[in-house]
Amino acid sequence: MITEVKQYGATFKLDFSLVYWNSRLEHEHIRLVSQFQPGEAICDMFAGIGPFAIPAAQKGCFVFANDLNPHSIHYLKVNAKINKVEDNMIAYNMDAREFMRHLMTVSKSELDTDTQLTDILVAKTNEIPVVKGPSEDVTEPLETGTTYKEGLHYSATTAHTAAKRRPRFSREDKKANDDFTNGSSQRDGNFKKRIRGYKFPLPRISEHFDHVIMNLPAAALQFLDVFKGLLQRRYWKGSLPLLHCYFFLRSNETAESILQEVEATLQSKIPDPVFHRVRDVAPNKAMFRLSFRLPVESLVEEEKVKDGKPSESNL
Ligand SMILES: C[S@@+](CC[C@H](N)C(=O)[O-])C[C@H]1O[C@@H](n2cnc3c(N)ncnc32)[C@H](O)[C@@H]1O
Repeated sequence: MITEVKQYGATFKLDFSLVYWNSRLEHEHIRLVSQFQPGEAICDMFAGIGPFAIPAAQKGCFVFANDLNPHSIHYLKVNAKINKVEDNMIAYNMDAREFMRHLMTVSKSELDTDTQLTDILVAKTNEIPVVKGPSEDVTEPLETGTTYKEGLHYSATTAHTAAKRRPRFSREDKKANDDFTNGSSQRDGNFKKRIRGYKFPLPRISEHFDHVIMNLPAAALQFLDVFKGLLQRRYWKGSLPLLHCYFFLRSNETAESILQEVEATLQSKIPDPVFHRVRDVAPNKAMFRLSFRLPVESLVEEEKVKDGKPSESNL
């Protein structure tokens, strides 16, 4: 059933039977976005149809929004258009771990020569790791076993700077992204020929982003391992990103036990963690957000990174 809902001035079109939507998260969506500043670069690993991503883009942030469910990405793009924020957002249809690794894939020669233009590189893989297990807050991907949609590789100007400049991608740029992410013509040879060698200024996301949103409460904590050794010390500029990780707290768990789990995953102390109770979902279960800055120990030395992934010895 296709319907339209409004949240704090943004309009969202969606099909309830195909995508995740929970109007009880409205306050949390706006509460988190209120912490973002115009010009900041945001990575939304589990973006759904965009209830964080679209208000953030409306605020003047540049958003890299990802979801494994192709229907979510379809409506995310529809909603970006309805709310006129297409120029501030790029949509990806990948597993969240792959998405983060993909964003960090640095073309060293481009960075070393400090070029302002870059080729679009095509990321391909044949398997979709699927988050399994029942949860009232998880929309299971509908098309399991298909191939990833191809994504884009960004490595020209920083997302931070680019967002401040409010880049206006040309219609052709946007068409390239649309073709990549909507899956319609990406396998088409003419299309590949058309975009190969195509150049335009893009955010250098591998050098800096400000916030990461992880709203998959049933499993987001398990995705934190992707940040161990993800960012390269040599290329990273400015402060480390703030991670906003949602989770369910059960009666046999405490904030301390969750923090211990996070610290064990990242193998370092988390300074100044902030816990926020989002809502109660059952008598013995509440949804929380843990916000914290990625610890400096998670940075990796350049030579230990191969193809955007940390080597075994660095983990
Ligand atoms: C709880 S919903 C959150 C959606 C939106 N951010 C919100 O606040 O309403 C979680 C989303 O994660 C997506 N998802 C599930 N597993 C995923 C994975 N492995 N990688 C990326 N997205 C995934 C689902 O399709 C769903 O849209």
